[in-house]
Amino acid sequence: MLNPALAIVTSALMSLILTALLGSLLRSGMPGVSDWFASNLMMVVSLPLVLLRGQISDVLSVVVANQLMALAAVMYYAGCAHFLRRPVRWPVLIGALIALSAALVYWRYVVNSIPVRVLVTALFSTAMCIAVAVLVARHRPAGRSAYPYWATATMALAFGACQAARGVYFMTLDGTSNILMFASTWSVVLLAIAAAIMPTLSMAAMMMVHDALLSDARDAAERDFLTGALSRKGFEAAVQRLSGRALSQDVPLSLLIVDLDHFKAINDTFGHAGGDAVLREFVRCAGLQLRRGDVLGRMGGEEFAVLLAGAQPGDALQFAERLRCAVNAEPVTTGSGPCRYSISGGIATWQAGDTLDRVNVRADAALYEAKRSGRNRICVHQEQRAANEPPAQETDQGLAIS
Ligand SMILES: Nc1nc2c(ncn2[C@@H]2O[C@H](COP(=O)(O)OP(=O)(O)OP(=O)(O)O)[C@@H](O)[C@H]2O)c(=O)[nH]1
Repeated sequence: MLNPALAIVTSALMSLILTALLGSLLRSGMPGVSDWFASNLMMVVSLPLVLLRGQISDVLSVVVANQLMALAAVMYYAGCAHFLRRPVRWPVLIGALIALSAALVYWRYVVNSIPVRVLVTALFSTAMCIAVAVLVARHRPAGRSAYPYWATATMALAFGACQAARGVYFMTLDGTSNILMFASTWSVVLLAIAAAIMPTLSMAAMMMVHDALLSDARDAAERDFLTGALSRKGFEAAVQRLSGRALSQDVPLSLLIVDLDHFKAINDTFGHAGGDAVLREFVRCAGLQLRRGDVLGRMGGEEFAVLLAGAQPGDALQFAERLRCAVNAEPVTTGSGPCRYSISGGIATWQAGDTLDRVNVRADAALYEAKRSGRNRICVHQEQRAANEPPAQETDQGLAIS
């Protein structure tokens, strides 16, 4: 029933299937996929060599096969590092591969010892599994589902432990090195687990790839390509998420709508590329002013919105003024020379029963007033002006202008 050849054949077939599946993901251009593809391909080549033990030379079935499997483990690790955008320590990995090769040759041709060869290869595999687990657990992307990363790290650790157990088990076997050592029940069980490592970790890698692809797709839908700010759709989704939570906890929320002044003239003077540079620079500048929990979105054209968490109208006005002054302070470098620009803004604050649409209408009215009264200024919708904060100017439309 328990047959080492069966475990090896199953593993080879699984590696073949995973090579095909990872091959289909190559065109995603996701870093790491080509390394994982290569590591499965190496398993597909090496496992039949192991299977042919006794029928082909030991150089191929012992030395080359084990080297290929070790190289596959290294490529799997490199795939994880590339995927997580971490450097790969090639000198250390290549050094370890050379040491393993020397050990395999020594314990086959100088001293022929199956237990030591199994111990050495199993410990190499354990070290690679631990390295993968630590890498993935430490550098998993923030703000994304943790599941695929913890699953990969946990599986790698469990496999690492089984490989260490396999190495130790072989050292406890009595007698001279004999191929029958591989046929004992525990040996086959541990071999079957070892044979499952690459297919299982490759499936875990595919889970990580799917997570990254989903996150990229969400970003494409929810982020503005030009500036990197949230798109209108992403901003509205974020507001829905955050406003429900904030309002249920009585945390004030304000909305600032910002419009870049005379943007058509900027495009006319500095070209469309110059206008794009100004839009990007505005988002960078706003990003520096944002506090944790604030959200910035591009609502379209040269209009942006900022959701200010925990901000009463007075706090929102302070933030908007800081942003307005920061924008005024530094000209933007464009291909057609430095461009000075200004912004106008309107602020409204959530009241009981408000929807984003209603707050938006009030913030828009305040923005309209800021434009109407000369631009380069921020208006707070009067209903929400802080009681102790006299407006710099009042208009007959009931809007306060800073
Ligand atoms: N460069 C660039 N221009 C854009 C983009 N989206 C919209 N625009 C331009 O933004 C300009 C907006 O002009 P208007 O709506 O007249 O507003 P404005 O000139 O800023 O005038 P005020 O808002 O009243 O100060 C138009 O010329 C649009 O073509 C973009 O992504 N890049």
